[in-house]
Amino acid sequence: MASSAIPAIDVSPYFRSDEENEEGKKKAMEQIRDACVSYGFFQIANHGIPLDSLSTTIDMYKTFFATSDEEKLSLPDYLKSTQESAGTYEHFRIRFSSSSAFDVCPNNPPAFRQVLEEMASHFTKLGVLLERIISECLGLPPDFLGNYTNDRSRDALMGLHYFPAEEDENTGKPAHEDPGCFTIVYQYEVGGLQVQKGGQWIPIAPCKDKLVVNIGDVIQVLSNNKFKSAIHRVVRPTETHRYSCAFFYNLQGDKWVEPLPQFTTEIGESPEYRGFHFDEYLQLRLRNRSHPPARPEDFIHITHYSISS
Ligand SMILES: O=C(O)CCC(=O)C(=O)O
Ligand SMILES: [Fe+2]
Repeated sequence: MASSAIPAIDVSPYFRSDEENEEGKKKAMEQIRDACVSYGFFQIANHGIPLDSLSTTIDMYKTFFATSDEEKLSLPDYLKSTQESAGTYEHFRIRFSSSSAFDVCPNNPPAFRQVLEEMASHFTKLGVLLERIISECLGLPPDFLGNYTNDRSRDALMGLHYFPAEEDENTGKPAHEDPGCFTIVYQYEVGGLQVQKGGQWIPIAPCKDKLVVNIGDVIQVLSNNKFKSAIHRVVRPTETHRYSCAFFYNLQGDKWVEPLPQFTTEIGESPEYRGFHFDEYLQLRLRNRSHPPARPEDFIHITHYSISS
């Protein structure tokens, strides 16, 4: 399998406590920073999540997606892509703030619930670590993003199932940016995830022992576009189903998001985005405004600061 240009970074130094690891941590941090600036994407190896838990989770999703449409459609967090890309993929999303999806789950709920809860807890711990690393990469105190996001109830774990491509159509998930802080993706064994850079699509080869991390719009805006929230998509391979799993590290809806002074006033740069409440931005996205507000007309309603030219 050809190696992809998206860097794979060994984060094992973050799981060891000896002093000698400081050098290893510094190296990993620099690699992550470079990847966030260049691609908005990186892969992590030795991430501390047991590979058994990851494959058991994918197996659970496979079983879940094999149940009848009637049963799946009875679940509040189940979505089959029927409109924009008819029947190309389906997903099941759990937000752990509301466990109602489990209460009506048709398929062996106790085992399903246990596996997904365990997986979400692994992803949350890893997310907390990544949040510290990303803060440091931005030159902020390590607990900066943790203090800012400070509530994990909007995070979501999603299982995705892509149907095999047809001869003339291989769209899986159309090109998009993720709106939240960052996303952790497990591609398992079938590739298809691609990142846009400089007008090209860069494929990320699947790797059972690595996770993919991508920066979302919130961090792009906070950093005033220093870290990129890259456009990405999933293309469907022919003749095989694809299963993946994504953990969305999110924000509370009432959080205010705007470029931080550290990346604007303190360094004499103009903000590239206007501020917004996270929920307001999610609403904008539903109306097909899929990027953070950055165009001149987006700034019209600004009253809390003026944009210098
Ligand atoms: O299925 C994947 O590999 C990625 C899915 C994705 O980009 C998303 O759900 O936002
Ligand atoms: Fe995505």
